[in-house]
Amino acid sequence: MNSVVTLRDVKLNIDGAIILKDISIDIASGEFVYLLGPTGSGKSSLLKLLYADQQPSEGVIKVNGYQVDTIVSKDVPFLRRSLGVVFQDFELLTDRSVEDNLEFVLKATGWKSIQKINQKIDETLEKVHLSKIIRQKMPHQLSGGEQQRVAIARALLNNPKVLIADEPTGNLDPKVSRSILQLFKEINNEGTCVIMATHQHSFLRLNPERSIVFEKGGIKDISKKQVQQKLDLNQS
Ligand SMILES: Nc1ncnc2c1ncn2[C@@H]1O[C@H](COP(=O)(O)OP(=O)(O)OP(=O)(O)O)[C@@H](O)[C@H]1O
Repeated sequence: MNSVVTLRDVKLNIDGAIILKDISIDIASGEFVYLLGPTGSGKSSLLKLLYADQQPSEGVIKVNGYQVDTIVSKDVPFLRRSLGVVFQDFELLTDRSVEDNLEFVLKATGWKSIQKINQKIDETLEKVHLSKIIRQKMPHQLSGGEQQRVAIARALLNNPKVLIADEPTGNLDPKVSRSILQLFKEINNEGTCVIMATHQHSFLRLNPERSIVFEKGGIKDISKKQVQQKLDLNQS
């Protein structure tokens, strides 16, 4: 398997509490994986381990060829450049236009040519189905769904192999949530691995995919085929 994410016997303890215990997972290039489980079960903590926002107490973590459990701080920006991360609350820079939000990331990651920057911004907005008109708008002038599309565009700017989404539809109504799920599906169909923590179990019916269920620090790994079989059983 061509893994983009590998965890081996990963443990995470915070202030004496066991958050994750003995987690081993392999995620292949181009896979779509849900992280499911109750509030506080460790989904966000696991995602933070992947983009080196949290260090494991024990175990090995490899992401896009980076050994994240021993990564040195100078390599963290390169790891993060190989990933896209999307959050529940969008985390756009509220005092800057859409264009400036996107340009900021491109410039910070070494893009110099204004022409190429402009072209990349247009191209990426098109990918997330936003019109060019939106470039000059401020985040507060956009709906929640539009803001999340801009956040997804920002995450896609450097063509990441892996897109991490932590409860990306948590602040959106059901209809908009479904359209955002559809967008993640399209991005995945283009070959990007998507790892999404969500509480929306209805997504499984709309887009059945492998599901890693978190419970009491451990996980249950349910393959896409098993997810489909379970859905078929519930229908019959
Ligand atoms: N920095 C921290 N300090 C102390 N405890 C923490 C910290 N980060 C996470 N925790 C604890 O770790 C546990 C797992 O939290 P986490 O946010 O990973 O869960 P989650 O499954 O993502 O929950 P939710 O679905 O509500 O987002 C919780 O009990 C939380 O309180």
